[in-house]
Amino acid sequence: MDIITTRGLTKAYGSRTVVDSLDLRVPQGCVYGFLGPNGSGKSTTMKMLLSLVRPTRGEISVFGRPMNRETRPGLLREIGSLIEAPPGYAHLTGRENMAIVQRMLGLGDRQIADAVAVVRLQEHMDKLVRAYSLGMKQRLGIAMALAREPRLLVLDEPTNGLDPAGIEEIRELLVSLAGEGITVMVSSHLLDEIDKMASVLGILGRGRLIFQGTRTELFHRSLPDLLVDTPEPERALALGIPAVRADRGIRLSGFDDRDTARLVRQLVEHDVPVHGVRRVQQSLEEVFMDLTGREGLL
Ligand SMILES: Nc1ncnc2c1ncn2[C@@H]1O[C@H](COP(=O)(O)OP(=O)(O)OP(=O)(O)O)[C@@H](O)[C@H]1O
Repeated sequence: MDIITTRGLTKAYGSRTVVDSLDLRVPQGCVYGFLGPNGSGKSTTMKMLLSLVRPTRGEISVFGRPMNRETRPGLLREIGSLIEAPPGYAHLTGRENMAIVQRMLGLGDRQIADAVAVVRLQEHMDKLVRAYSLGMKQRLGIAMALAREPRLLVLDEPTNGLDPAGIEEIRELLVSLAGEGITVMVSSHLLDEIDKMASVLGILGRGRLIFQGTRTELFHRSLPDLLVDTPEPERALALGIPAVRADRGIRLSGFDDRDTARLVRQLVEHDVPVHGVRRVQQSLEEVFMDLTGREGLL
């Protein structure tokens, strides 16, 4: 089952469309990595999901229920979020901040204690938030989001500005929450960060969804360059094949499986010796570049 679905979700500010006709599908119990360069519309999308920004057009369903004026309060009660990070009052202690959340949402002591334990902040609850490291502030924000025991967590760039150890900590935390069945939608402009925790990716470029699916599907979508090993590359090039010289033969871009079959036939028919045909190994970063036509620099 999908926990979030949107149809044609759009936000325009004046004549500028910043989120354009998004059809999101966020499956239950996954970490959904919402990826895109700065300004691509991730925050605006998340704010629409949380009713903090009113969509210009489109529909949102959460937990299989359409979001509208009647259903909204009930749905939002089951969503924990971290949007303007880091949250909380800096001049209060962690405990005082959590007490505010407890009172506002009418939560029990156990819910607060559990949320603090999950993010491992028990030892630091009597310190002023001002004195927290950025990682601790982010963890406090996640504890605030978790205290209501949500079925869905929506986190906007929770790893922003953290050092590698802090990022790893948040990553492990989110993966373990997903393991318990909580759906986690997390945004980032850093492919690398998201790749290690997300099982489903949604990639946004200039307000449009460029890709949505698993990492494996993302790899299948791309067409890595083709390398043809041949001791006689000049003869292959003389046939007018759109290739460049490579280490042990020729290299071609944008050749799908059918193009490849045709190419091999052509080479064999012209007695060009083919010693091997293989695809270049690509990193996820390169796949992303491929997909966005090298426009959506991350
Ligand atoms: N209230 C607003 N009025 C006008 N334009 C806005 C408003 N909020 C956001 N925008 C514009 O919409 C675009 C998308 O912004 P958004 O914050 O959603 O992007 P983002 O992908 O989350 O990027 P970032 O990581 O930098 O926050 C930006 O160009 C931004 O300037």
